[in-house]
Amino acid sequence: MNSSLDSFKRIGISKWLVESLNAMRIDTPTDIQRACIPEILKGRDCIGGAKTGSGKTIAFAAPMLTKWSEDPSGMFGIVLTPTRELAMQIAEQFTALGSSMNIRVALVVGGESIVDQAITLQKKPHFIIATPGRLAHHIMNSGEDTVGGLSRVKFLVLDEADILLTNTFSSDLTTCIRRLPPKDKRQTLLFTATVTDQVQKLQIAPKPNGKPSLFSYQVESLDNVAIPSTLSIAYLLVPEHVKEAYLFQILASEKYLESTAIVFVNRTATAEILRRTLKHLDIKVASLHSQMAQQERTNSLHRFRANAARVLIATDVASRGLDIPQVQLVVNYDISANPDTFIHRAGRTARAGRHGDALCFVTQRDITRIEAIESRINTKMVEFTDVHDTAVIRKALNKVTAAKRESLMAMEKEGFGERRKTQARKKDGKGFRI
Ligand SMILES: Nc1ncnc2c1ncn2[C@@H]1O[C@H](COP(=O)(O)OP(=O)(O)OP(=O)(O)O)[C@@H](O)[C@H]1O
Repeated sequence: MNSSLDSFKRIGISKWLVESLNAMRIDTPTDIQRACIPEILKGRDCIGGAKTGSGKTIAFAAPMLTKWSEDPSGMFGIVLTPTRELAMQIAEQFTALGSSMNIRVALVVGGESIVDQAITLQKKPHFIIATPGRLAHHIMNSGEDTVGGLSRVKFLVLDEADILLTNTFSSDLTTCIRRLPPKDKRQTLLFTATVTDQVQKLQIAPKPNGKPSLFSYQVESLDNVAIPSTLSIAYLLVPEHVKEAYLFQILASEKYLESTAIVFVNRTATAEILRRTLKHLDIKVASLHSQMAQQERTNSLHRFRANAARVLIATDVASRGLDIPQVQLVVNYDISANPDTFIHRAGRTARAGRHGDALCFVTQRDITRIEAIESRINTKMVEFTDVHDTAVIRKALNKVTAAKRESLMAMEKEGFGERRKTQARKKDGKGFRI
C-alpha cells in the first residue's frame, strides 16, 4: 500500500476511528483514501474511481463515520451495493469500525426475512447497507415507522456505482433515491473500479444552491492501466471439451496445490457441474451463484473465507467487491463479454498490495473477447505454460470425464434447473440472473 507518512488523523478522521483502523492494522491511507476523505469531510459529493482492492470501502466509510460520530442519532447514511454478499461484507466492516461507538447497522438484502428487517429498520439504525431491490420493497410496502427516517439521511453511497446505474437496477434505484432527501440536502458518493460514461455523466450535473461541487478522483487515469500492478495475467488456449481436465490439472499442480482460488463461470449450471465434478475429484470446493438459497450462499462463502474450501466456483454474483485476502488465483473458466467484468473478477486477487494471478481459459470463440480485455486494461496477457503436458492432461481426462458424468446424472435426478424456472416465474424476469 502507499508509503506516505500521512495518517488518517491528519486527513481529518476522528481519533476514535483512527484507533479502530489502527487496531485492524490500517495505518496509512491509500491514494484513493487520501484524495477523497478530506473532500467528503468538506461536504462535497464524490466520484471515486480506483483499482480493485485499493481501499475504496474505507474511503467512503471513514468520513461518513467521522461525521456521524459528531451527532450519532437517527438514520445517517445508506450504502447501496449490487450483491447480497457484498452488502454483508460492508455491513460487517461498518459494525467492526463503529463498535466502540455503539453503532447500529442494518443489513437489508434479498433472501432474508422481510419482517426481521422491518423490525430492525424501526429501531432506527444509523447506517443501512442494502441491495436496491430489497430496500425498494420496504419503501413501497412499509409505513413511516419503518422507512420514515430515510428522508433525513445525510449520505447516500453507491458502491460499485457503474453496475447500479445500469438498467438492471434503475427502477429499484429510483424508488430508493426518491425516498431520500433531495440532492442538495445529502451527500452522494459513488465508488467503483470501472468508471463508465454513466458514472462520468454525473460529474457534469450542476450542484444546486451554490454547494461545493462534485469531486472526482480516478486513479486509473494516472497510469492508464485498470488493474493492480501486483496482478499477473495469463491466458491458456484450451479446447472446449477439455476445460474441466485442464482446470483440475491446474488446481492439482505443484504451483497451485496449496492455493486458494476463485473460478468464474458464466452460467449457474456450469458452476454446479464444476463444483460436483471437483468434489468427486477430492478438491475442497464451494460454489456461489444465484440459484442457491441464501442460506447456502452464505454458508458457502463462509466455508471459503474460513479456508474450509480452497476453491470457490462462482458466477458474477462474486465478481464485485468481495475481499478475501487469501485468494491467490482467479480462473476465468468462461470469458465474459464485458471487459469491465474481467477487471472485477481478476480483482478478487492481488488486493491491498498482495500478489495474485489471473488466468483466462481461451477457446477459439473467445479470442475477440480477450482482445477487448487486453485493450481495456492496456496490458498484453502472457501465455500460461505451467500445465502443458498433453500426456498428463490425457490421463486426467479419464477420471475427470467420469466425475463429470456422475455429477450430471445426480443433477438430473435432483431436478437442477427446476428451481431456476420457478424463481424466474416469481421474479417476472427482473433482477440479477447470474
Ligand atoms: N489504508 C489501508 N492500509 C492497509 N489496508 C487497507 C487500507 N485500506 C483498506 N485496506 C484493506 O484493503 C483491502 C481492500 O479494500 P476494499 O475492499 O475497500 O477494496 P476496494 O477498492 O473496494 O476493492 P473492489 O473494487 O474490489 O471493491 C481490505 O482488506 C481493506 O481492509
